[in-house]
Amino acid sequence: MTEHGSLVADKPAVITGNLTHRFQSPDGGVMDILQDVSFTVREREFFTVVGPSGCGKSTLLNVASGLLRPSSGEVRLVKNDRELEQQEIGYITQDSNLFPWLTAIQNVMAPLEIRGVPKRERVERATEWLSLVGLDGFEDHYPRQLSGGMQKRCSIARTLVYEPEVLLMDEPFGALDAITKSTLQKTVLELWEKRQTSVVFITHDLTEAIALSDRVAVMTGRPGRIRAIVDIDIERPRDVYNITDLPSFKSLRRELWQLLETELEAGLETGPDTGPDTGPKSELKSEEQ
Ligand SMILES: Nc1ncnc2c1ncn2[C@@H]1O[C@H](COP(=O)(O)OP(=O)(O)OP(=O)(O)O)[C@@H](O)[C@H]1O
Repeated sequence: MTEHGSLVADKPAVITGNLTHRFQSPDGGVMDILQDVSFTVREREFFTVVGPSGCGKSTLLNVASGLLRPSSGEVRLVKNDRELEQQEIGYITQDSNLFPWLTAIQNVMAPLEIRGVPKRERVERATEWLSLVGLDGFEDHYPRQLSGGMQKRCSIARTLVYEPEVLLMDEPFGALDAITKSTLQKTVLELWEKRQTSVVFITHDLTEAIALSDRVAVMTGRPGRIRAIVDIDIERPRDVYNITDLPSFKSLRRELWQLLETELEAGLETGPDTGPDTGPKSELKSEEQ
């Protein structure tokens, strides 16, 4: 364990090397989205990526998850030098993507069924995970009978139930209200502290980035490159509800915001605001006050 209570190991878990990705633009030309992106996420590290809207953060996770092949460069997800199989990677996207025709417990059991886990164990593990995310008593509810925050909890349980070696999360709490968001941040942090999966997390919310992460990478505007990687030297376990009171939080937020601000001033659009005091614009406002 490090002096800050982190369990980050020195072994690599996600390696990106000169990763470049291009999309075809509507006029038939080519748009450079990611350019020479290189970083290494260590085993059991909580690594967050922030950057202006449209800089390629989701594209980065789509490439990392294997959904997209990069135009050039590499992304490798490994454990002890072994390439991970697709089923060892967890990917939580902005939408909950639950199967509407399945109940909460059936949704959580689905990935176990695909992996051939026997029925009895499926039920046990799904029940345990629904309980861990605070959904006891909602096992037989369909997604439409759950609130947005509960659907998100269910989708987190559905991914964590198969204990992925690497967890990719793309703005999982973006659309939620501030209270639900803080509660879920606490849940995810507690689960991560127990299981210590390697995480790559995308957010527009600098407070969330600092509260959760070991390191935060700041991307430039499109084409997205890594502008800087900032160490978040705040002791763990962390109190997500009161983290903004720490003097170190304030200086880290200022440092991250200054890095981002230059990109936004370069004429790039900011990300969608996700509520008061969450998005880059509101972070700027709070710095000015
Ligand atoms: N399948 C696609 N085909 C063509 N262009 C795409 C495709 N997917 C994404 N893009 C473009 O790539 C750019 C980066 O998109 P991406 O969703 O990765 O950005 P982002 O940083 O996650 O944005 P945001 O923060 O707003 O969610 C955008 O200009 C988008 O229009």
